[in-house]
Amino acid sequence: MSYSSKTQSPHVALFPSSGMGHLIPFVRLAASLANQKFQVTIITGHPLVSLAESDFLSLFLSAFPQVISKEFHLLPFDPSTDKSNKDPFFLQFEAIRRSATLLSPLISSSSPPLSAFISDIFLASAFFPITADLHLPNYILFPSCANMLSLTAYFPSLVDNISEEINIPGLSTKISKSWLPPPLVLDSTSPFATQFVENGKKMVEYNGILMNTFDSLEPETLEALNEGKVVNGLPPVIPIGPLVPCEFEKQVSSLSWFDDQPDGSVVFICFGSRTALSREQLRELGAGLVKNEFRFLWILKDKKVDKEDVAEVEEVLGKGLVENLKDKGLVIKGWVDQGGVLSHRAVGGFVSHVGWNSVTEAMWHGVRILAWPQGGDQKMCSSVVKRCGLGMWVDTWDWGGGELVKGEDIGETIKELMGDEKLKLQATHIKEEARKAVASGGSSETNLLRLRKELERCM
Ligand SMILES: O=c1ccn([C@@H]2O[C@H](COP(=O)(O)OP(=O)(O)O[C@H]3O[C@H](CO)[C@@H](O)[C@H](O)[C@H]3O)[C@@H](O)[C@H]2O)c(=O)[nH]1
Repeated sequence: MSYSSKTQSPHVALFPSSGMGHLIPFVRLAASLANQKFQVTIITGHPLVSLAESDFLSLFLSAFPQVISKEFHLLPFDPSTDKSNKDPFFLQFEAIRRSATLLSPLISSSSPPLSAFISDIFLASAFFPITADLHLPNYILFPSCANMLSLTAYFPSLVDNISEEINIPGLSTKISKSWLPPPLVLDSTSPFATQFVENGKKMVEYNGILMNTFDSLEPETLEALNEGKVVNGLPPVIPIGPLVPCEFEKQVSSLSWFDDQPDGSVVFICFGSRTALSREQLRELGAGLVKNEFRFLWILKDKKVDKEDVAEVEEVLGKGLVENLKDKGLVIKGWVDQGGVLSHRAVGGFVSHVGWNSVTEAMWHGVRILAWPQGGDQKMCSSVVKRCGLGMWVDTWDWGGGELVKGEDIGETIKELMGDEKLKLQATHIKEEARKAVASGGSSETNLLRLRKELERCM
């Protein structure tokens, strides 16, 4: 029996977990569905962790006043759940999961009644029993690459016996144990690892897994996932990406400095929304930039959560370094419109922590990447970046917080990136492929169309 009665258009609720890396793809999908005249509800865990999330959500809701926003008020924090993990974004996942029983009253009262529920992979095993009880068709929006999805699906069968080299069935590229998100390897009994396994197992019960990737980018992986080679019984894996930045995300940039730079001459350095390198590592990076001939725009992040990131650039980098950097580029603390920067003709390369949204945005604008993974899924994403030829990855560089990468090495590697014509050509090719995928008749657009039809049938 369908949960909702017949209404004029399907009503879909979307629930991201926490942090901009998760909110952004959910909002882009929500915007796309709202543009197709779907009723859309977006639910977020409150209080939100960062200012960037509240600002982004407000901008979205002003641009899409027809979207219903629901606040999911979290149960009080229980410090006994995880003493080891102090990451505020992880604690928020955990708090949302622990508050899952509050979901039923919040969504049962939806008007018109919901036709489907789309949630984040991190919430999957906690939410599924609740939304399934309401007879809702359930989808996951997986915010990372298909490579990471294959690991998530397969991991439950290898959790107690992780070898140095992992062979995921159906995939020709072997995965090194060192690419796995560190908490999975460090302690398989940690809440992070336990939830990772529970979510991975739960995926088979979902109606579909939506992906921010496209067919021609990860063809072998997507095929293996959809042919049941990775895990038998996995629901359809539906690539609908790249999820493209919306109009409301564009900020009128004050970076007029950019307009004075020659084409392709600037290196953009940004480590996403929630990664702060150690001060020692930041200073090494600065030293590398001083030695370099390239101009740069560097988004400096000193703390994980933006509200706490209050120290001045000079305090973080030291007076001498700031003086030496001054004539070579810009160091900015705070949020920039990354899509806008990557689209600027002056940008020739991107030093990135390889969060998946950053990768898809670099593809969208055809900018080559120097992959410098810092944690989580980022080595799995780096392997995709290297394989498709969008960028380079020095896989001997340690995770963030590990062995320091020397400024000299950083400078040399950036030089290599900016001089690599093959990468530049391939980045332009990937940009064309990405645009083809979402254009009329393209693979992702066709999948999205099919998904919309499927959701209409759910009414
Ligand atoms: O000043 C800034 C900083 C970031 N961004 C945007 O913020 C997003 C950042 O997302 P992402 O590049 O994926 O990095 P994280 O914020 O670190 O995302 C988390 O979530 C991703 C999706 O699951 C994972 O791939 C990452 O490893 C994980 O850290 C991107 O859309 C950026 O354009 C800006 O617009 N301006």
